[in-house]
Amino acid sequence: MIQVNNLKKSFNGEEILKGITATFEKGKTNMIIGASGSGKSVFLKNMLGLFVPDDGEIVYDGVALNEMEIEEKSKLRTEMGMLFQHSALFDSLNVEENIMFPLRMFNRMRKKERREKANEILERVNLVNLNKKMPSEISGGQQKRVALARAIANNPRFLFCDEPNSGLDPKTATVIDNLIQEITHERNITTVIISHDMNSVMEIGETIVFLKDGKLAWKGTNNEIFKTDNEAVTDFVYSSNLFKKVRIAQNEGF
Ligand SMILES: Nc1ncnc2c1ncn2[C@@H]1O[C@H](COP(=O)(O)OP(=O)(O)OP(=O)(O)O)[C@@H](O)[C@H]1O
Repeated sequence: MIQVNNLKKSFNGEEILKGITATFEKGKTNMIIGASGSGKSVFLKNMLGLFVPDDGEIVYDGVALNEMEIEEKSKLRTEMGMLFQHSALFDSLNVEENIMFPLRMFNRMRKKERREKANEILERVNLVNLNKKMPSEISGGQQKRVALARAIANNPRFLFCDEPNSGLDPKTATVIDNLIQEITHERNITTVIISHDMNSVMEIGETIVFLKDGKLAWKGTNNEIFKTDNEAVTDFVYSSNLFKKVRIAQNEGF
């Protein structure tokens, strides 16, 4: 679980995060949503330890970051997996080597063991027989699976995903969402996902925080988001024409 208390972050005198308090639960897919520029990435980067908060605290499974010794912080870094928006695979390494890379960084495994482990994880993300392919030789959806496999290679306690669906067709996007959720449940990971995609929110938004102008404007679940009257949330949700039509149809009793 990650507990964030009154998190503040400014750049050049401009306050971007204005005191956010939120909980991201263990074994769940926790989503951060909000309009462009609302502070989602800055929030995520604070949790990843890439930015140092100006105020407030981030507590990982009961231990606050600012109270950790250097060794504890280093250990925590090895327990975080990251799935980037554009997969960010190493172009010059094949699929298997991409997954062996974090295994080499943080483990003392022999090469043969790393290769075996990489192939086990590839099997888990339903990618077999592609291990010797280069990233440029596989589809966007397959690249995302490799990136997910790499992100979970070291059995992270925390998994961070920045728009995991961007660039994918809706069907492939749903497959990736479901895979992230299944792995989150079976490995009891605290997963935090930034998304713009309302389909993903509906599919896997077990907890949702909605940011507006650097503040937490609403929190709830995917069952609650379509029922709320919070204007900021409804503006965001129904900015999609499809959802607007669904709401009109519901109001008209269809
Ligand atoms: N390193 C930085 N230095 C200065 N300003 C920054 C930095 N990173 C982000 N910002 C500013 O913080 C604000 C919030 O940016 P952020 O990237 O968190 O938004 P976002 O909600 O993730 O948007 P998007 O959905 O478009 O990715 C923006 O005004 C941005 O310019």
